[in-house]
Amino acid sequence: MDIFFSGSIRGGRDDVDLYGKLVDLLQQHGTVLSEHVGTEGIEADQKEAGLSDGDIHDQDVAWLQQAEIVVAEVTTPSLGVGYELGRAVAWEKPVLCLYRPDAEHELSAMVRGNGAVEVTEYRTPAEVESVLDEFVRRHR
Ligand SMILES: O=c1[nH]c(=O)n([C@H]2C[C@H](O)[C@@H](COP(=O)(O)O)O2)cc1CO
Repeated sequence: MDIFFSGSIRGGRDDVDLYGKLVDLLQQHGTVLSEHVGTEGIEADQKEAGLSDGDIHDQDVAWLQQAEIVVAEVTTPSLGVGYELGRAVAWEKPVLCLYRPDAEHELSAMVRGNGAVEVTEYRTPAEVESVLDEFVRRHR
């Protein structure tokens, strides 16, 4: 199963270690096309590889279109994540958003209020394991 994982990059990298753990969990279920979201130093790597913002956008949207399911960590607000969610919903992909309610930012109504998006609140990656199992099973 092809999975797109979405998480903040230019919106702020405070949660990158957590993204890495979520990517590891998702890799038990299939191929995470956007695994770089959970890797430290990707911006420097992309710069070194000479990728323009246009290249990043086009590759990202291609992976998003290819994915069978989309899982997003939405605690750190990110324009790119919001954009990916909007496109995933428009393509009628199953979308699961993971949100930590103790965070500084309240989750956008455009996500929580979207009937086409499932939102799960959690505190630790361990709590998410069974949620991911169940989400994948339903959409396999
Ligand atoms: O360098 C990048 N590579 C990349 O894949 N993205 C995609 C994947 C992430 O889910 C999302 C993050 O958006 P933002 O950078 O606005 O926080 O956009 C975003 C950037 C930078 O905007």
